[in-house]
Amino acid sequence: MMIAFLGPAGTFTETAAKNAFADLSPETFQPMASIPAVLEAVAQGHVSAGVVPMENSIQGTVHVTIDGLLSHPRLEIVEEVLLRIEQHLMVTEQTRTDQVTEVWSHPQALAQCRAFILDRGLCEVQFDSTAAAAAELAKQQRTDVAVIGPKSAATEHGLSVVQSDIADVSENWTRFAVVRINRTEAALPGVAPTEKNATHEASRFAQQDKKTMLVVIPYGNFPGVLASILNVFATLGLNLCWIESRPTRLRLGTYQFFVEIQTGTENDSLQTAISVLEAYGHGTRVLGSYERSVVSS
Ligand SMILES: O=C(O)C(=O)C[C@]1(C(=O)O)C=C[C@@H](O)C=C1
Repeated sequence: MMIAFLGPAGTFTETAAKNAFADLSPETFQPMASIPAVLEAVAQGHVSAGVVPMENSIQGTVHVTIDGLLSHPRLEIVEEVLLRIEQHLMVTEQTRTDQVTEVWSHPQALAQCRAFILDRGLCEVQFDSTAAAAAELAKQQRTDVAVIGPKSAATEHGLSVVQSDIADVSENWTRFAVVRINRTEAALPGVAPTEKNATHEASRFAQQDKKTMLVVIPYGNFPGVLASILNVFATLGLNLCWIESRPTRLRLGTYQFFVEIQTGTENDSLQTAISVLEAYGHGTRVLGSYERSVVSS
């Protein structure tokens, strides 16, 4: 059994994956070069599950993840994992920070530290992950470049942390999705995420209720179409915790909606909502149903 994650070693996603599967040995975890590569490895059955970032509290949705889920009809989300994100500035041993003119990282990490970057007039270069940027800097040994990312990326790639807590907002959280092939399609052996134990990071969150992620592809583009969809949930007393619109990619100005509902798929009201939406002619797809994790105060 293998668990794919956005690599290389040292990413935030690696930490999230190891929190979700706390009982598995280190060699179980397989770094992949990009988020689409993680999803592809799961969809092809090359690994039992994958872990990908989904949403950040400062920067919002990781679009490459949710778009990727749409293009893999066999995948579903089986767990969400919350991780506190601490961004650090790291350089090679021989770098003086006043020499730095460029900063490298994943686009989400760069965006989370935008005020810090603008303040110093640094040029941004995007990488597939924070640790990919760290690995490249370690290889090139440039003294005009710094990387933004987790302390684990510095440790893994031999860089020195010169500044910590550099995100625009210090209360910075990312939620990750554990994805696997739809349970009804695959009988994969023993890949259920481990129970959270008292010692690991995720134990800081109380598990409450369930959530279901649904994609609604509206039938037509008429005045009030979104309102009519939302009204179905409101009428049935279903609480929405997240909504995101993404282009259908068919025609400019047409959208599909990701809706996260605070209940499980076994809830009759949710089943009714899906039936009503379909009766109206809207397309629906359940992207997963999982326990809701909440940030503890
Ligand atoms: O690059 C990493 O270290 C990642 O795990 C990716 C990622 C993301 O895509 O959001 C994960 C958490 C942080 O929000 C920043 C980057």
